[in-house]
Amino acid sequence: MALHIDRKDQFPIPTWAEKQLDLIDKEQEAEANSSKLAGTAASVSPSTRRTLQAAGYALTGLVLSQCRTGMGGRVVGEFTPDPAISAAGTDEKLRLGSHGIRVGDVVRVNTVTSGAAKNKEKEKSGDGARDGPEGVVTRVSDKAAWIAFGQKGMGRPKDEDEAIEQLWSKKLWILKLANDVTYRRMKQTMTKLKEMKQKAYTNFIEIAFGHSSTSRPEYNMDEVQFVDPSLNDSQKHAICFALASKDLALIHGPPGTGKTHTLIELILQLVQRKQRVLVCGPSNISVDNIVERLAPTKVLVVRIGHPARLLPSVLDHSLEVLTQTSDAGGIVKDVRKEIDAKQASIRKTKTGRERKAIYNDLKSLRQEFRERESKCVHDLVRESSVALATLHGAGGHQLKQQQFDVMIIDEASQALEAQCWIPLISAKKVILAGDHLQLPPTVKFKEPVKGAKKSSGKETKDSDSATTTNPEDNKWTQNVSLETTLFDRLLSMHGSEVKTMLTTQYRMHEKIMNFPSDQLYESKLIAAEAVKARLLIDLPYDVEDTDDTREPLVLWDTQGGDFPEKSETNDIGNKEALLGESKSNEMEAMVVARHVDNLVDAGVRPEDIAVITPYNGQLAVLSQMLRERYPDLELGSVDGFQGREKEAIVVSLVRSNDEHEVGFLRDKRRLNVAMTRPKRHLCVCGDSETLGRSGVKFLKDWMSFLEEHADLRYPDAGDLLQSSA
Ligand SMILES: Nc1ncnc2c1ncn2[C@@H]1O[C@H](COP(=O)(O)OP(=O)(O)OP(=O)(O)O)[C@@H](O)[C@H]1O
Repeated sequence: MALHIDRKDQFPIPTWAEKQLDLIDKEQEAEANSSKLAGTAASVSPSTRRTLQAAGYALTGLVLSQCRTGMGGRVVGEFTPDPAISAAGTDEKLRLGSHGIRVGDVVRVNTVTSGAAKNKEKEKSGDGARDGPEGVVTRVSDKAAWIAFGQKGMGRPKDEDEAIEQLWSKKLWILKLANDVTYRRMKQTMTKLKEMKQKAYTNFIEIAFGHSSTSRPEYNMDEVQFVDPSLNDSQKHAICFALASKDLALIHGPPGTGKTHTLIELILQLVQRKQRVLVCGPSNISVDNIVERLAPTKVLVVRIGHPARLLPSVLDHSLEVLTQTSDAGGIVKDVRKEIDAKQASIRKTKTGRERKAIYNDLKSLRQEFRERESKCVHDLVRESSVALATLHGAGGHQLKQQQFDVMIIDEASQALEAQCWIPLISAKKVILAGDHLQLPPTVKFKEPVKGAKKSSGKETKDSDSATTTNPEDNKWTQNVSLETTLFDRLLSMHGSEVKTMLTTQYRMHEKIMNFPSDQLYESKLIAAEAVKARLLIDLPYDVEDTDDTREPLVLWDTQGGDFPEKSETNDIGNKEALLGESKSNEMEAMVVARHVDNLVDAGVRPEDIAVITPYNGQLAVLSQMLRERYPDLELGSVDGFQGREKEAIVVSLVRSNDEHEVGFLRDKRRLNVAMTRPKRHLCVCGDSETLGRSGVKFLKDWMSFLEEHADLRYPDAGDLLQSSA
């Protein structure tokens, strides 16, 4: 049956794309402002550098100790602590301090300039100290960080070799940069969509903007021979549905229902049908997950992306590695060797003239390298059956002029719509997998929604929030917002015509599953036989039989006023602006710690437990209380734990106040993520009065459900304080 599309649902594409462009600009600005990095040049003071390091944005006190040529002809520099400023005579001098620089980060290497040098530099350039070369972190150990320079399109200095050469014998520091490649590609795509002539619209574009309708496909499940015999019925239906769809299929996968498992079979089925497939995801890990699972099959897979950002287990399929290891890559390798030799000879030169000549040779060698590599890359991608990249990676030169029959996006409900369009602008058939009832991508810029109720001053102080708008209240025809994902929009426009849902979940005990199933998934979730009654006591190691290890659902109810929340502010000057304001609840953290103690005393391994909370302020309090005692216990934010699971989860809800204000706990998608992470045991710590009387129906229902079905406990504040003294 074809869905009737009302004329009012047809959205003018140029207007929509224009609005997206505006929002992307604002988001980029908000991101730059929030990290305070926009104006940070090389000439910042030592204390600002230290604050930036404490906030995870920098690594200071370094020198360049080695250089070699890495993959893709890039120069890789090794940066180690500066012996001159490290504590002399101790082992400490060889170690980097604690920092937040991670593999895959885009960074700039800056030179530390003394006051006099800074002034000289200013006189010379007129605009302050000069910025250093930019690169990607490829490895980090406790003693060094390795950076690969020269990723194409990263706005590197004109002559890279010279810029790197300048770093020798200088005092250096590394600054993490906002990765603007993603923004640039989103903007390019939106501009293309805005300027596209109507007659160039693909079928998929017409459908995605309501200009034409689509109908639910018909299929016969008996006609498909499944490779994986363990697939359940809802997974088989989803595969047949996606295979039979002409232009669009949405696979809705609630927590633990095997979305990725299903996509693997779908990809194998498509390849059997001689279809070329492009698979994308919003993050490198979402893509690597699929590469890892496709690797054991015989399918020809190629993973596009900077090797520094890929899981080691998928490197054999990396396009860059293949350009070196495949037969076609042999010819590229020869030039690479030559570049290496030239690079090494720079250090032996005596005169500037000699050096200049080598730089010139290097330039033309690199040019030749790029030409040969580009042909090799094109051939490798063309010969593969499945190409995989992040959404923004799909906008790179490697996929230009490549045609695909089907494009698949995993975790589509965690991607910005503009990002999805990077590969989709030329798509013939599209399959999106996701769960719009979990958290959407993090958006920093909030546009005031017209006619929306004003929240009280206190509420707006929640600074950890990713987003609080619910897509159900936000019909796409009324509002174009960054928070509304393509998945949301297609679902609200074409509904059941394009959607299929996975219903058997392989994660949670039935008692943990029931509330989210009834409230969010139309009571359709079924717990697989193997998980429905699993308890901590059944773990495959020695666990004592206690009230906790026999119980899948516990509520520590802190109502009564003895467990008040507080507003958390940071006391370290700049850091406040960098880290934001948050909420915390120290007394509640003690309840959490007590529960963790009980679980560990019963024999549950700390690595099988995670403590999660929606508030960064509370995360800091919990870390202080538990980090040293249990180094293997996982502590994290709810938002950061999306996609993960643990045997036991303790959730700290924090909010406890007379006004019954609950901040961004009102977003049921955030609570859904929190309550669907555990396999065998969910312990909720919170004030049932504040939450139940907040006026938020979902919270009220959850509290009533827990009061009826969970093992209820009431903590004693005096007792907790006494034992902590
Ligand atoms: N048909 C099946 N039979 C047995 N186990 C399955 C089946 N499908 C999925 N699983 C198991 O369920 C778990 C979740 O699968 P998968 O990682 O594919 O889910 P997902 O939906 O992508 O995850 P998430 O819910 O975190 O997004 C895995 O351990 C997987 O082995």
